[in-house]
Amino acid sequence: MTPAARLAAAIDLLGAIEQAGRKPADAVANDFFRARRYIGGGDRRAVSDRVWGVLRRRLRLGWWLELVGAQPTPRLLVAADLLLAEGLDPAAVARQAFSGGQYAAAALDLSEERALRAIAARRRSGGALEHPGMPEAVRLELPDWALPGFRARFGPRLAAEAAAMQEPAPLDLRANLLKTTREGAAALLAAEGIETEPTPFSPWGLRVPERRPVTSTRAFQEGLVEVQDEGSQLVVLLTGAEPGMRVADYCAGAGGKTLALAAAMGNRGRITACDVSTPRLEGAVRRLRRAGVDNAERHLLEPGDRWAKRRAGTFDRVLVDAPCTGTGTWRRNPDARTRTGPEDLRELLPKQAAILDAAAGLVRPGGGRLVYATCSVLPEEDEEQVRAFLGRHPDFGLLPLSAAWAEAGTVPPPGDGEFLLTSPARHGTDGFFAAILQRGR
Ligand SMILES: C[S@@+](CC[C@H](N)C(=O)[O-])C[C@H]1O[C@@H](n2cnc3c(N)ncnc32)[C@H](O)[C@@H]1O
Repeated sequence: MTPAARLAAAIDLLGAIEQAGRKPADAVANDFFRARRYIGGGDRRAVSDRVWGVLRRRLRLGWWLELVGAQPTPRLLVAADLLLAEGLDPAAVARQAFSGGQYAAAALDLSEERALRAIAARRRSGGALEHPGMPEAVRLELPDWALPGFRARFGPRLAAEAAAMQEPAPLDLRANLLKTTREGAAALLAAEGIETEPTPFSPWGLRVPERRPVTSTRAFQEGLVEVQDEGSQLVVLLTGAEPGMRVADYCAGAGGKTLALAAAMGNRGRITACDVSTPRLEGAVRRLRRAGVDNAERHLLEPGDRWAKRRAGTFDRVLVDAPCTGTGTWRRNPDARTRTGPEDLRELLPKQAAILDAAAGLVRPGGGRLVYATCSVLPEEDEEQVRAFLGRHPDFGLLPLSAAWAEAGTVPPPGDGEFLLTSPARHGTDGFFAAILQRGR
């Protein structure tokens, strides 16, 4: 594809993402490229890079367009990105991206040209995306409703964390200890041309510094590695799941953490992967098979379900990987910044509390543990949820992380105390929260 054709495809994909409403951008992109098989690997990467770049700069680009009275259409978002992130002048944008030639986007109309000239007249040299008149939330690429929570979480580190959240995330893998060692997985990947480095905190993790098509490797297809952010691996390590235990993965989804739990348990003991979503649980089947897991069963949680009553107090470990706003994953899913709103948070808070209450009943009295985790950085979904739970359940207490890290035999990631709080700037991971709640009587 010519550079102009790639930009035209980027405009089309941005339009498809916008039209898809609440569907995540990566799912829209998968459909988009599946329907256009003629777009080869290199072109696909170039188109995706442009689109994800625009999504990462979306609030600032939108602010500029609003400043000059223009709508944030996919065409103008891409044009403004070329002006502000790449420093082109309006004539070059028109020539390079909107020539109207074969496979290129249609020529700019008068109002589009006017908008680009107005932006160019107001941009400053160097750091052109920034402008002194920009509100803080826009500059940090955070929606207004999330800014107070981010500030409460990160305090003086807010700007650094928000900047790290604008960077693309690396690809983290977890070596599947049921089939190999971390070194063995790294060697196999290297033989397939994929260099990795060990992750600093998780003893299972491998980081792929350069974006590579890992899922087509033998190592992936034969279940020796899984894609999993290091922060997610740390949550599983904190459960302290061991061979022979009974473990419930209460919000298992498609089984990302179930797989890691099974590996930690050496396939011995029993894991019940629960969820309220049939399609998500179904999604776990193939992954469990590929990874060689044979100590996991699935259970669909339904209203009026008697399962929880029958299993009350029988699990050594219960992991609640709660549905959340996903604010900790915004470097990976930049489109979620505009797809998620305060109404989602309002809906999630009581849901998380109800899930915790229901899951607590499964925990074995006398030392069983409930691990509550989110991929949110908002205190309301994290420590505030845990403190409210402890108020409702005096039979549970917080277990210090230091004890859990010592049991896991791993380097503790730098933290602030009682809770696991990983973040892109500090740990190079997504933003994860976890707390260990131990049941007394
Ligand atoms: C963060 S995702 C889980 C991701 C998964 N643990 C992983 O590592 O791949 C949260 C999951 O909670 C599930 N969920 C939502 N409401 C629930 C409820 N009331 N009880 C149990 N699971 C629930 C959702 O269907 C979703 O799969």
